[in-house]
Amino acid sequence: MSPRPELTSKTIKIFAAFVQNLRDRDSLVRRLLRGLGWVTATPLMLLHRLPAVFAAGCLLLLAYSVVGAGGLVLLLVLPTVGWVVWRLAHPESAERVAAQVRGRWRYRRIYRKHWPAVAAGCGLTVAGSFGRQVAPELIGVTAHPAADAVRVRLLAGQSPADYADRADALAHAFGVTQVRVRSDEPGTVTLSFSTGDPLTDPIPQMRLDARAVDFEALPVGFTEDGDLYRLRLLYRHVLTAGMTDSGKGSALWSTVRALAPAIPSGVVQLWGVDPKGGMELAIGHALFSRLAADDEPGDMVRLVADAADLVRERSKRLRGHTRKHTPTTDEPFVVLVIDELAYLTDYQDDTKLKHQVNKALKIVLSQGRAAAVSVLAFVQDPRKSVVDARGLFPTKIALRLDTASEVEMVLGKDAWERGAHAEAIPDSQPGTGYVLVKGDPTPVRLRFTWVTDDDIRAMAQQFPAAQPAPRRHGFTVVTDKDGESGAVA
Ligand SMILES: Nc1ncnc2c1ncn2[C@@H]1O[C@H](COP(=O)(O)OP(=O)(O)OP(=O)(O)O)[C@@H](O)[C@H]1O
Repeated sequence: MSPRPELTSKTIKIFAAFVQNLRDRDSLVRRLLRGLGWVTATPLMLLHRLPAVFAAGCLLLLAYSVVGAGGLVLLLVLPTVGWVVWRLAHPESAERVAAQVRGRWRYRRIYRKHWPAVAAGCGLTVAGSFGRQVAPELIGVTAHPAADAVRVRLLAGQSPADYADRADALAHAFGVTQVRVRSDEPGTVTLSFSTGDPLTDPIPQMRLDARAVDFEALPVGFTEDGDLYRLRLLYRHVLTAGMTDSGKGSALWSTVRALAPAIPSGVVQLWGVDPKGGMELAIGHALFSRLAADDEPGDMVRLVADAADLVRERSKRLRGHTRKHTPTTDEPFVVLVIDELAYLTDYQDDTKLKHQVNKALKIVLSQGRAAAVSVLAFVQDPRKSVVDARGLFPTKIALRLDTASEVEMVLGKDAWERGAHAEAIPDSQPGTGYVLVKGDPTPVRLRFTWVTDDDIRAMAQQFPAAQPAPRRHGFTVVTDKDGESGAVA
């Protein structure tokens, strides 16, 4: 049996010194105790606040005890190398997974925490029992490089328009520049919070895959989510509006470039109308099977009228056989490129020609899709008198425009309310715009690739049309169906 400690004056002195030390902040005892507390509390705090970090730390310790230092380094390096290889081999799928992982993190850190208060502040909650405000459920977040797509389940009685109305307030509440509203499926809405802008730098022209040109999915640019944008041109007509220097040229040449590998075989033919006397299209004249790039309006009107004749003739043959013509080298996909539509439909003085071209254009627009004749038209001025047949273009693109009302003229009021603010596109971003495709009320923000004059010349050399339009006096004029040249100006 151990002797009982005696309470001597020495013991009392030691105890008093210990207490004194405890009161002194910098004493050794205080520092030891602090260290001990830190060592025990930190893992507990990590476990509580950052369970993933805690789990990773435990795993690292476990791995170290099992495989040693060398094995641990290998375990850390291998996934990094694997990720880099994945990104290089399949960038799209790698980015999809990364976006989901980032999204989960941002959901926890930002949206889950602030959503109930923001929804209430923006008037998007409904009254529940006992006076409680019920916020719409957050389904999930996908974090793209420059936008968070937040999916929300609509409450009974709500519609996507309610969120479109509150888009500005939501943007301010979350401190972002813009919120756009998309409804992909009934009962839910996706709020796209811009977190940056991947479209600020020009995008170089696409590398071409000469083996596979899909006329229904032409790669022409990138969206603000960082995805490749594929334009459907076959069985569609596309109208692009933009003020001067908005980059209509890049929309035109990005599309031509995506078509180019199919041009030499003749399965697609470009017919060009350039009222600016050849300024826009003549540089790539070898790509065009027919080109009216003359100052003479009659040639251009005749080309559009020929397209209408082709449509009528094909439609007659197709009737009863098939509902859609599949392009072949004998019966190609014809793309009628009209650079400044307003000149033909509105500005020219000759009322007879104006009437003729409007009539022919309406035939092509209303019947040409099934006959594989598509119109790719560009305008500076979107007023109704200029583009009377706007409703016949299933795909509309608004590049930089002057006012919100011009955007509404091109894309409609609904698209503007859903965030297609083409009037706010900065001058420094030519080639940026909003696409609206019939059947999908959500505008997509994109930037077309920048195809330089040298790129166009190289492309025309590499992919000339089987029978390019002939040159005349430095410009090219329309040829008739027998290959004879039209009148020389
Ligand atoms: N996608 C793009 N990326 C970067 N720069 C571009 C892009 N598109 C056009 N640009 C630049 O912006 C300027 C204006 O472009 P573009 O000539 O295509 O405009 P536009 O709308 O056709 O003008 P206009 O109606 O006067 O012919 C050009 O100097 C061009 O180099």
